[in-house]
Amino acid sequence: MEHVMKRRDYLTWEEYFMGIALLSAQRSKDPNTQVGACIVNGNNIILSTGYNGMPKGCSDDQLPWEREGGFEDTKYAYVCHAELNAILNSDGRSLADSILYVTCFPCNECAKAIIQAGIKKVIYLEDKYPDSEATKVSKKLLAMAQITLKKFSNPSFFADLSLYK
Ligand SMILES: Nc1ccn([C@H]2C[C@H](O)[C@@H](COP(=O)(O)O)O2)c(=O)n1
Ligand SMILES: [Zn+2]
Repeated sequence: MEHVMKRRDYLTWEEYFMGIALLSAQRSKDPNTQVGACIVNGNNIILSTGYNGMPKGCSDDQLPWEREGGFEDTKYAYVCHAELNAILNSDGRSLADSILYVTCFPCNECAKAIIQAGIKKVIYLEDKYPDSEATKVSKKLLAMAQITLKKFSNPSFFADLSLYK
């Protein structure tokens, strides 16, 4: 009798969790950049997810989505980043030694929250604004806190699935 072999082309853990981060990003109403995050423990159990959006109870129809103008008239004054939302959505679960999967490199404000939450590794899909002050400061902080950074190894995997450009 012929032996049935197991599937070989199943998702790796990294593809699976980055896929969940990408799917979470699709909840974002930001017209320009949708970011998703997924936090996982050492046993590959999902602790939390998040995406960028306006704070709870603050109407995303009334707040601005502009990128330019006076600070008060832009989204930057109001929007909660995907990573911060994922940390805040963890509902009391410890994030100590966890891994953050995120579709965009974290900013300096999220880096502070990542460090304080005890996250030990960040796997990111894209470093969209490498020359921004926020990214430079973030890299400095994450290095000081000895947080491991890893660029997702196979972004074309998601491009082929039309989940990522
Ligand atoms: N790591 C990041 C970086 C950015 N975001 C959010 C903040 C904004 O909603 C959007 C960026 O907008 P853009 O300046 O590209 O028009 O993405 C985040 O959640 N996490
Ligand atoms: Zn941020």
